[in-house]
Amino acid sequence: MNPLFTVRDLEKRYGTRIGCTDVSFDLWPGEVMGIVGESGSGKSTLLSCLAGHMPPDRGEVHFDGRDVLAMSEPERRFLARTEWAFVHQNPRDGLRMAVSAGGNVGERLMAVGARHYGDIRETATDWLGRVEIAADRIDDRPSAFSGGMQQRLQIARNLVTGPRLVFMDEPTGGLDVSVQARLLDLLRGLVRRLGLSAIIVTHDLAVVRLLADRLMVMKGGRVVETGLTDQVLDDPQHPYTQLLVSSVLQV
Ligand SMILES: Nc1ncnc2c1ncn2[C@@H]1O[C@H](COP(=O)(O)OP(=O)(O)OP(=O)(O)O)[C@@H](O)[C@H]1O
Repeated sequence: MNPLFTVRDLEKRYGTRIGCTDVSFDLWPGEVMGIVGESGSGKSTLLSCLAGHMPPDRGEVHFDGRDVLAMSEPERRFLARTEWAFVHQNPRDGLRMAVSAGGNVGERLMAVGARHYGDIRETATDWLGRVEIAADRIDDRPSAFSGGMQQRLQIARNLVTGPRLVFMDEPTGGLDVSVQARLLDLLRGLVRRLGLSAIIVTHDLAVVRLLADRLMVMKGGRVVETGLTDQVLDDPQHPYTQLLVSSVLQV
């Protein structure tokens, strides 16, 4: 078996300031990796570089053997809407607010070639059910949904095309604690059932405890510790991780 996604010596600077540097890892099929660290540690910068939203200054990114950084913009966009998915912290960034819930999901199917209206609507209804949105809400716009429902709809829109790699940026951020717990449960079920490979950025250790197989801990743009999630959280080696786990740094 080969890694699905490989990253080598990735670096991004903002002028002289380090966004992230010296980042290397392999992600295996079906593996979920969590990237944690306090605010300003470089998590968002790294995720943007990995997902192709921002070009790194240095390094290599390969997906399924393909050199992502060497792709043309149209090739990368095609990859981003077929084999990749991106779940934003704010559902408004990942949804089309003026389009119905069913349309938000169906549109993605059409982007990968689905043409038959009945099939598209049936699949959209099925996916709304999987993210616990009642079928009678299919024609409502997401602006009529609660924050938790919007986030579940964004997840359906992203997973309906069967991506092989999902990037998630603070997927439970900005939600009430009780809503977060429900969303986490749902995400965990989907990730397990679909055998998804995912990279999840969060400052919330509860999120990675539940979802991630492996962790990368970042500080000052660098990876300071990596390992299996339980190992890192139960027996942190780096003093920074120890602080993070003892919740001193959690926000
Ligand atoms: N557009 C930018 N211009 C200049 N510096 C930036 C920019 N974006 C991020 N940085 C800097 O890069 C470093 C990493 O920031 P980044 O946003 O990636 O961290 P983060 O861990 O995602 O933080 P947060 O959780 O608050 O989003 C910080 O020092 C930050 O000030």
